[in-house]
Amino acid sequence: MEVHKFGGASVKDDNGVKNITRVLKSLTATPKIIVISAMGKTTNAIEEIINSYFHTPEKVKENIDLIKSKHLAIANNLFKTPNHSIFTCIENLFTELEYFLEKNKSPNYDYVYDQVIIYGELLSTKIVSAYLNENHFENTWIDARNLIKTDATYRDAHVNWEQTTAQIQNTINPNKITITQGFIAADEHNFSTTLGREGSDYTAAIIAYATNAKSVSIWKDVDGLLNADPRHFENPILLEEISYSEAIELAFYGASVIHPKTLQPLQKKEIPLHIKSFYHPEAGGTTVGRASKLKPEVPCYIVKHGLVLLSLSSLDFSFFVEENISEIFALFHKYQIKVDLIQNSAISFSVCVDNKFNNIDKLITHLQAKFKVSYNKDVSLYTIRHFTPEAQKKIEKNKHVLLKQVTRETLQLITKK
Ligand SMILES: Nc1ncnc2c1ncn2[C@@H]1O[C@H](COP(=O)(O)OP(=O)(O)O)[C@@H](O)[C@H]1O
Ligand SMILES: N[C@@H](CC(=O)OP(=O)(O)O)C(=O)O
Repeated sequence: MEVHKFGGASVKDDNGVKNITRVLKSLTATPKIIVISAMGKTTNAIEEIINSYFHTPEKVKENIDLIKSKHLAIANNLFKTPNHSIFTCIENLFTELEYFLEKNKSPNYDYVYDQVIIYGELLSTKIVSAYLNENHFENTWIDARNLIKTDATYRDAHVNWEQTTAQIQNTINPNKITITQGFIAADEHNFSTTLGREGSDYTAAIIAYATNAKSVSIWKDVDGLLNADPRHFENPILLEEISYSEAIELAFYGASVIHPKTLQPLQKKEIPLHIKSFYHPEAGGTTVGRASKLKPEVPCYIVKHGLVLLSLSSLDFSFFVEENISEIFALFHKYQIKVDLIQNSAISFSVCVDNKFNNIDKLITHLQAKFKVSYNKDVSLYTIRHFTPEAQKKIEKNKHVLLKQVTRETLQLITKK
């Protein structure tokens, strides 16, 4: 059994969907589980529906119609008969979504988010499944909410591995092609949950773990894992092989091509992960596995923008010790703030955090009750794994460096524009 994951970029339009058949044809005929994300930037567009639902309800309809017309246009290009059952299926999903928004009484943003955001993945998998069924890849569509079971931490749910493994093993037929959604799951009451933005890679890894898959392949719009994000760095180099631990480090520091949680389940069972280009399915791409640490051995660059650098000091010059540090971390947890870098001295504590859940101002107000707080919003964090003096010089050039941290393998810089 192989697991293949196609992300938003690979199914952004009808040609992307058609291209999946080309990718599948290039592979051996082993049965496959295919995990698919929402088409293109649909998840962002659904976030607009959710935001309008809470803040500008008069815009909800317009935002829904926008997404509906995009999916109908793609389906129109893929299915030549207007009475194809996919059109009723698309209509039904939108009716279900509108019904939820009309009847919902919960003011809980995260809960509503998860009940609504899942339609991106439901729509894309229905369309791709129907298209593949008509094009020599007979498959079974499965609702991932019947496979992946989580707690009720909406928008960042934690997997119940025991239940999930049992559900996957009992539901998936290992001799057939299965199509399911990435990113989405369900809690014990069958309310929808999600695994965190860009979580479809993680879904593929969970399924591979539960089925003891031979490999996982994630199909991307790049040649594989590169030593730098091509959107921010010129002439990146393809990493042909990389160890699990090295890839986990890169993903943790922010190499957004792989969701950071993806590698742990794969490493546990030594399932190789291939990162490959859907434009060139025959090319080698990157293999993450047990073998070489990094091939070729080159510095790897990662940048994260839009972070916040918080500097705290005690109001009475008392030391920063375990007690107040643990108090600060409890607040990060409460406000869903992810920590990227920490530096502390006797009476001060600097921490670079992200603001994904938009809670930073609440956190700052809370901290100000106890500490002197200064902060810099919109800073960038540059990380160089296996840095060299040349690599360091290249990154520091023309930047205002606010903080620097060096370990044997890694150099990190926080810079302000
Ligand atoms: N080190 C890296 N190597 C390759 N791509 C990277 C790297 N860091 C960031 N990226 C970006 O990741 C993108 C692919 O990931 P993503 O957008 O999540 O794909 P999808 O949503 O289709 O699964 C690439 O287009 C590239 O810009
Ligand atoms: N659609 C979700 C899940 C996901 O993983 O998407 P992608 O594979 O396109 O990154 C998101 O955009 O967050």
